[in-house]
Amino acid sequence: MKQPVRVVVTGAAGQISYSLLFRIAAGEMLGPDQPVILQMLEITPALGALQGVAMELDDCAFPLLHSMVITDDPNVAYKDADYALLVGARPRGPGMERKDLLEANAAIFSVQGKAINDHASRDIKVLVVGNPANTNALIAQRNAPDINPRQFTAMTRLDHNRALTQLAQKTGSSINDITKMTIWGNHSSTQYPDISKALISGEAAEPKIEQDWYRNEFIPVVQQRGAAIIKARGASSAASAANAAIFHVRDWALGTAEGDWASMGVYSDGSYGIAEGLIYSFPCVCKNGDWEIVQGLDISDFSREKMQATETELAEERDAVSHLLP
Ligand SMILES: NC(=O)c1ccc[n+]([C@@H]2O[C@H](COP(=O)([O-])OP(=O)(O)OC[C@H]3O[C@@H](n4cnc5c(N)ncnc54)[C@H](O)[C@@H]3O)[C@@H](O)[C@H]2O)c1
Ligand SMILES: O=C(O)C[C@H](O)C(=O)O
Repeated sequence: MKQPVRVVVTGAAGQISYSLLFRIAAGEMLGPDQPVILQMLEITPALGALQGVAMELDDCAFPLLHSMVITDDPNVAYKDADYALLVGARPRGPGMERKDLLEANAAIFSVQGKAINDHASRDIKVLVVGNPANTNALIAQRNAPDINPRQFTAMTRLDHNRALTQLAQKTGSSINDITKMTIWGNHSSTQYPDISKALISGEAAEPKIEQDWYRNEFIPVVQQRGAAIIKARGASSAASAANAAIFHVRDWALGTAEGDWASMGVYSDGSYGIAEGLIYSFPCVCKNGDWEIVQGLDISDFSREKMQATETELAEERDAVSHLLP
C-alpha cells in the first residue's frame, strides 16, 4: 500500500461534499491503492453537521480512509496538503448568473490561496468548484505566489459531461464511443461547448448532426443546464458536480484516456490567443500528474467568436475583483 496523501475538501458539510467525500474515501478519485487523509474545512456554525458527516465516513469502514481532520481554520486544513477541492462557497439561486456570486464568494478564495501558499505541499493540485469557479481559481492562484500557477484549476468537467450526454442522446450513440468533446472558456452561460473536434466511434461527430440543432439547441442547453437543474430541483446540482470533481482530479492525477482529452479550466499560457493568466477551459491531455493544453486544433470563425466572447467575460470578472489580486 502507498503512503497516504492529504486531501482538503472545503465546504465539507455542504451538499456537493456529501456526495464527494464518500467517493474520495472509496478510492474513486486517486485509485484503489491510494490511502487518503481527509482534511475537511467548514465555517464554525457548520462544524456540528461536519462531525455528523465524519461519523458516517467512520461508519463506512473504508479501507483507504487513513484518518480525518475537521477544522474551521484554513491554516490547519491546508497543512501539507497534496490535493485540495475548494467547494466551500455560496450556491446561486433561481434567476442569478454565477458571476452574481462574485461579491459573496470572492473574498473566501483569497483566504484559501494565502493558506495554501503558507501551508500546503509545494506540489499541491487545486481544483476550484465554488462559483464563479474560474475567477475564484484565479483569486486563489494570485494569492499563492510561491505555488506554480499551473497547479490551480477550475471545474468545467460537469459541462463536458453534460455535452457528452446531449450528443450521445441526439445521435443514439453511447457515451463510451464519444471522444474529444471540448468546453472552452468560463463555467458560465458564455462557455462554448464545441463538438467540431468530437468523434463518435472514431468518426467526426459534426456531419451526424444538423447545424441548427448544434447552434440553437445543443449549445444553449449545455450553457443553461445548471440553471435548468436549479429550476427543477430547487437547489443547484450536487451529485453530478461531485462526480465531475472526481473525474477532473482522477484524470489529472492518473492520466486522461488514450486518444481522448478532458476539459479543464487552467492557467492560460496564451494558447489559441487567449489572454495569458486567465483561468480558461481548454482541451487538456494529462500524463504523469501534469496537464498540457492540446495544441494545433483548427479554429473556425464561428468557434473563434464564441471563444472570444467567453474570454471577454473572464477578463471582466478578473477586473471586477482586481482588489483581491495581488
Ligand atoms: N463548477 C461547477 O461545475 C459547480 C457545480 C455545482 C456547484 N458549484 C458551486 O459549488 C459551491 C458549493 O455548492 P453546494 O451546493 O455544495 O453548496 P452548499 O451551500 O450546500 O455548501 C457549501 C458549504 O460551504 C460552506 N462554506 C461557506 N463558506 C466557507 C468557507 N469560507 N470555508 C469553508 N466552507 C465554507 C458552507 O457552510 C456550506 O456547508 C457553490 O458555489 C456552487 O455554485 C459549482
Ligand atoms: O449552475 C449553478 O449555479 C451550479 C453549477 O455551477 C452547475 O453548473 O450546475
